[in-house]
Amino acid sequence: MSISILGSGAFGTSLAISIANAGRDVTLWSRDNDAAEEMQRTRENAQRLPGATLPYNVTVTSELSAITDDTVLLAVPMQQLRSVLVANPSLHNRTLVACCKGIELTSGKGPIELIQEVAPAATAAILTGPSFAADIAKGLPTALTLACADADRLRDLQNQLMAPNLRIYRSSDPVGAELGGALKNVMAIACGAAMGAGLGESARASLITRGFAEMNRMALALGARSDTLAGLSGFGDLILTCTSTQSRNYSFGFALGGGQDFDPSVTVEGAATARATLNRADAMKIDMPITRMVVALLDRKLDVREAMAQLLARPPKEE
Ligand SMILES: NC(=O)C1=CN([C@@H]2O[C@H](COP(=O)(O)OP(=O)(O)OC[C@H]3O[C@@H](n4cnc5c(N)ncnc54)[C@H](O)[C@@H]3O)[C@@H](O)[C@H]2O)C=CC1
Ligand SMILES: O=C(CO)COP(=O)(O)O
Repeated sequence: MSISILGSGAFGTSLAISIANAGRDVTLWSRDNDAAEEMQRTRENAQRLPGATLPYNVTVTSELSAITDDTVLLAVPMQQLRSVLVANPSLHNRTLVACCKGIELTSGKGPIELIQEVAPAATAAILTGPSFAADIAKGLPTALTLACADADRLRDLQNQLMAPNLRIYRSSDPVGAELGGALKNVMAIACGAAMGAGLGESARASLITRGFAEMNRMALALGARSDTLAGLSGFGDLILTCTSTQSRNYSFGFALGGGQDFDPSVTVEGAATARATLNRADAMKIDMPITRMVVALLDRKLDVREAMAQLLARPPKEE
C-alpha cells in the first residue's frame, strides 16, 4: 500500500520519512520543480527539514500525474488548502487527509469542512496532534490523532499511516480534532508573547489553562466532543506548542512580546486562525478573551502588558 503526500514542507517531508521507514512507498509532491529535483537527487529537504535523510522508497516529484494513490496527505498551510484543492480536481474522488492546523480566514472553515465543500466526493480525514516535524523525522516517538467520519475507511487509514515511531489513535470526531489543532496555535502565540514580555511562567500556565477553557467553549458550540479536546489533538498539542521554543507559533509570539522581528517566510498558522476564530466567535456570541487579545496584539492595538492587564481586570467570574 503506497501513500502520496502533497506538500513538501517540514511536516510533509517528516511524514514521508516515517511512513517510508515503515516499508510503504511514498510519493512526495512539491509545487517547485527545482526543489523536487534537488530533494530527489540529494535525498534531503535542505530548505525545510535539513539533516533528515529521505529513504530510498520516497520519490519526490513535481508531476501531479505521479499522484496515483487513493490516500493523499495534504501537508500545506491552511490558508493555501483551498487553492491546492481547486487547482487539483483529479484528487477530488480520493481519500484526502488534511495535515494542516488552522481555520480559513475567508470562510471560517476548518480543513475537513473545506475539503467537503471543494471536493464533496472525497473522503475527508484529518491527521493532527502533538508532533514536531524534526522529532518525527529523527524517528522519535510520537502519537497523533486521525479523525474521519467514515469508520471503515478510518481503520484502513490508521493501518496505512502507523509506523514504528508513529502511534496513531482513531477518532470519529473530525470537528473536535481539527478545532483543537487550530485553536492551540492561537494560545501558543499568547503564551509566547507573555514569555517574550517577561510576564513569567505562572502567567503562561494561566493562559494555557484558560486558553483550554476558551478552546472548549468554541469547539463544543460547533459540535465537538469534550473528550476529543482533552486528547492528543487538543490538550496534548496545546501543551507541546505553548511550552516549546521549537514551535513557530510560540516563537512568533515570543518575538512579538519581546519587540523583536520575526522572519515573515516562516509558517505561523495561529495568526490568520486567531482572526478567523474571533470573527466566528463574535458571530456566535462566544466569549474568547485570549483570542481577542492575540488579535489586538497582531494589529498592534495593545502591547502584551496592556493585553494582560485587560485580561486580569475582567469582571470576577466562577472558574
Ligand atoms: N512543522 C511541524 O512541526 C508541523 C506542522 N504541521 C502543520 O502542517 C502544515 C504545513 O506546515 P509545514 O510543513 O511545517 O510548513 P512549511 O512552511 O515547512 O511548508 C509548507 C509547504 O507548503 C507548500 N505550499 C505552500 N503553498 C502551496 C500551494 N499553494 N501549493 C502547493 N504547495 C504549497 C510550500 O511550498 C512548503 O513546501 C501546517 O498547517 C502546520 O500547522 C503539523 C504538525 C507539525
Ligand atoms: O503543530 C505543531 C506541533 O504539534 C507545530 O507547531 P508550530 O507550527 O507552532 O511549529
